[in-house]
Amino acid sequence: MKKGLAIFTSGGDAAGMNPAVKCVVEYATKRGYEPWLVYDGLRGLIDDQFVRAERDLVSGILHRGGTILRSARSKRFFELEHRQKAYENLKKRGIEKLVVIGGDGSFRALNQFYADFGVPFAGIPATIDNDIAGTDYCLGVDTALNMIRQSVDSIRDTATSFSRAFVIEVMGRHCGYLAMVSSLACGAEICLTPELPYDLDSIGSRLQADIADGRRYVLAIVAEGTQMGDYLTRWINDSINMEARLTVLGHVQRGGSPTVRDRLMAHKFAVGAIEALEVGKTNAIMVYRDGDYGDLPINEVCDSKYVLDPKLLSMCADLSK
Ligand SMILES: Nc1ncnc2c1ncn2[C@@H]1O[C@H](COP(=O)(O)OP(=O)(O)O)[C@@H](O)[C@H]1O
Ligand SMILES: O=P(O)(O)OC[C@H]1O[C@](O)(COP(=O)(O)O)[C@@H](O)[C@@H]1O
Ligand SMILES: [Mg+2]
Repeated sequence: MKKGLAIFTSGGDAAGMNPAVKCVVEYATKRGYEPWLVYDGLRGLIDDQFVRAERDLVSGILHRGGTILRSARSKRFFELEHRQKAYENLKKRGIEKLVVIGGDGSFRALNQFYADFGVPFAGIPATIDNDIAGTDYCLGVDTALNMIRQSVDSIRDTATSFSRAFVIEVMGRHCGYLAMVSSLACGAEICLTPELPYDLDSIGSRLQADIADGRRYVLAIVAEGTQMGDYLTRWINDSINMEARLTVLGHVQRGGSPTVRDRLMAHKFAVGAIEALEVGKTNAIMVYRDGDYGDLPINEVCDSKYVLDPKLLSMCADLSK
């Protein structure tokens, strides 16, 4: 009898989840597993939402954003009673291994599940926030950055036409990665993130000098984690004397067809996940570090804090002062 392997997506959805699902199913099949899809993440694991991963369920999904398996957060998974139910759902189908595509919270959930019932799993990092320790890249980041780039380019059109300042708030939860990279890619004059100290007096003097020199508009990108969007907009109006508007980009950043980079990374992580399970790893998280693909034991990922690349920080430092 073939060994069962189930795959699901969990936590915030991210572009690249669908190509990862497709590739896990195809590669697992090639390696002799019987693949299963679980809908609605951890909630579906508890509520028995399992479907055999037939070819037509994962065909034509490569280019789609979000996750066809849907995602969820589940309070019940914190309780042993519900995890026991999830385990019984696996056992009755002969499912012995799991692949989860999600964030650190989802990895922690499966690590707890492994401690309870000894079901090995492999994790594929996916979150637009790019805030998972041990990996330079998480699925969804490049697609989100391209959505932001497109939006900021559009905002620039109206900013230049109307000689206004625009403050654009981007996602990232507590992490400033999206704000920093998009500030560099879109040529923002100001970038505020939780990781960089900022100095409004100095930003004010810099902009006043620039305006005296002919600057007619300003673009500022702020990370949601700073909670500075409203304040900065009012401050620009009052202190720089330039009419300012705030745009909170919101959930558009989570959607869209996965970029080439996200599709390729999904493929690499998916193959890595199956191979890690094949060689008997029980709780490996796929990572991409310094240009190399590999995996790390979950404790090295979940017990550490994500640290931003110091080179990126130094490139953005001048934009917050
Ligand atoms: N220590 C844990 N034990 C059991 N379940 C957990 C644990 N930590 C997280 N979870 C489960 O994982 C889900 C996803 O975590 P969350 O942090 O929301 O998303 P992400 O995977 O994107 O980081 C939570 O809703 C919860 O059900
Ligand atoms: O969709 P929600 O529940 O409003 O959550 C918004 C949060 O989710 C994210 O889009 C993605 O975060 P996760 O991948 O950790 O779930 C954050 O950038 C944002 O702060
Ligand atoms: Mg998270």
